[in-house]
Amino acid sequence: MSKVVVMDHPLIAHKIGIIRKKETGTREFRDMVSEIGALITYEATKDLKLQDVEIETPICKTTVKELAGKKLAVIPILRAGLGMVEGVLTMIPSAKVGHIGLYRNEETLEPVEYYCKIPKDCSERDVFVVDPMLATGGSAIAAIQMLKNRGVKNMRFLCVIAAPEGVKKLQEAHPDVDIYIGALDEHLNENGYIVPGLGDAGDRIFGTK
Ligand SMILES: O=P(O)(O)OC[C@H]1O[C@H](OP(=O)(O)OP(=O)(O)O)[C@H](O)[C@@H]1O
Ligand SMILES: O=c1cc[nH]c(=O)[nH]1
Ligand SMILES: [Mg+2]
Repeated sequence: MSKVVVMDHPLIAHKIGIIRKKETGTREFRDMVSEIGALITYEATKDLKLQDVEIETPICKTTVKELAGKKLAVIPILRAGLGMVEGVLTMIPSAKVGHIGLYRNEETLEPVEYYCKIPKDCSERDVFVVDPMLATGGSAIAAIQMLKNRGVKNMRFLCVIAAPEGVKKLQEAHPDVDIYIGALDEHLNENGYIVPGLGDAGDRIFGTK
């Protein structure tokens, strides 16, 4: 079964508090989502493998650590996942970036695919799939399946807010994908929105409502 890591950090808690407020405007919301994306990435990269490398400082020869392989990619689920990309890239600037387009049908809550473009060598990379919201889990499950169908093997899923229902469904569907969560909320309401949540993440990032 996959690992579920819920963040336990004052900076993340503070910033999530800001984006939950209904009066927080687009600019601040977008900045916060990006910063939270960076902080979750910091936590989600704690177990990356290192290797020893011989180097010379201006003083002497020594051994330093560097990331083994360094092959990472970040793949946001459009639209809202785009809000986390800049933050992820501040932590891992050399990561390649793919995109998956999915939206939830508002009546059925089923994900609808409309785009997929990923780096060619994703099957050799550790892939970070990002989306601020994990609600029913339908979008994350579909996105990860799209990537598996294209040969991607090593994935982790990063989100800002998750509902227990979505975490359970995602774990059942993809037990090989670890999940990193900014805050684990109470439940979903009758419209499939996370409670207390923050409303529609995409609309709040892009100012479309
Ligand atoms: O877990 P689920 O029930 O699938 O819900 C979560 C999805 O819903 C939101 O996207 P939305 O459909 O609003 O698309 P958008 O990002 O384009 O606004 C969110 O960004 C997730 O992708
Ligand atoms: O609460 C929710 C659920 C799905 N998508 C969102 O943007 N917010
Ligand atoms: Mg949306």
